[in-house]
Amino acid sequence: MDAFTKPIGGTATTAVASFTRPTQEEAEAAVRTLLAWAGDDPTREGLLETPGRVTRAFGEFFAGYTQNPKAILSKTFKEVGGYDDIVLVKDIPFSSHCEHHMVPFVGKAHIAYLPHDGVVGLSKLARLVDVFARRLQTQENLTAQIIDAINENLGPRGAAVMLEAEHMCMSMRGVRAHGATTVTHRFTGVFAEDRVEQDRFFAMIKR
Ligand SMILES: Nc1nc2c(ncn2[C@@H]2O[C@H](COP(=O)(O)OP(=O)(O)OP(=O)(O)O)[C@@H](O)[C@H]2O)c(=O)[nH]1
Ligand SMILES: [Zn+2]
Repeated sequence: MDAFTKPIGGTATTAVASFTRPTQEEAEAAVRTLLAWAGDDPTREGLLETPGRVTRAFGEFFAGYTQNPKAILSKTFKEVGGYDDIVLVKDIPFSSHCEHHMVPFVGKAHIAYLPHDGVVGLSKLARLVDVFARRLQTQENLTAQIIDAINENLGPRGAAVMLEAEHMCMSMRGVRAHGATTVTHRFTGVFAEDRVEQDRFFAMIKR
């Protein structure tokens, strides 16, 4: 039996959870059960390899449970010519899965921070989004986890995170509100205290 890891609250990285991870065979059997439940024949030729493919796909969708956000943000650079203004990486594409329906939600993240003691590599912000997106999520929790990780690991003077996404559980099923976009944002530090900084963030995103 394989001890499973899962995030515990906030931005916690990995920890041994109180449940055990099913085997590959058990996971594939579960997929066959769902195929039959949906009304198809798991033994027909076209579906024979599907359980293996689905578990491999799940391995990619949910790879974030074993990835460590702290490691991603561990390297910073101080030689930036004294630059201490907003660093914004916008339009970071992400796809995640809602924890209610296990259906994708897909969108863009915008991340800004005001450096305090060095900057982080730009790609690391996109990697950070990816780690948390590759877990079962709500958009609110994803927003909070991203900004908490930035604050905990970079200690910036301020941080701002905005996510815009379409939830397939709202468009492909249920209310079928195609094209509806959910927007979440969170500000901390200077961005939370100063409306001028918030407005600069919004203006830079729109530009
Ligand atoms: N706040 C929030 N809600 C979400 C998110 N993703 C999905 N949901 C919502 O989670 C809710 C679950 O509601 P339930 O009534 O328990 O489930 P349901 O019967 O499938 O709901 P419907 O989608 O309205 O058919 C739905 O309103 C979804 O739109 C998210 O990231 N954040
Ligand atoms: Zn959902």
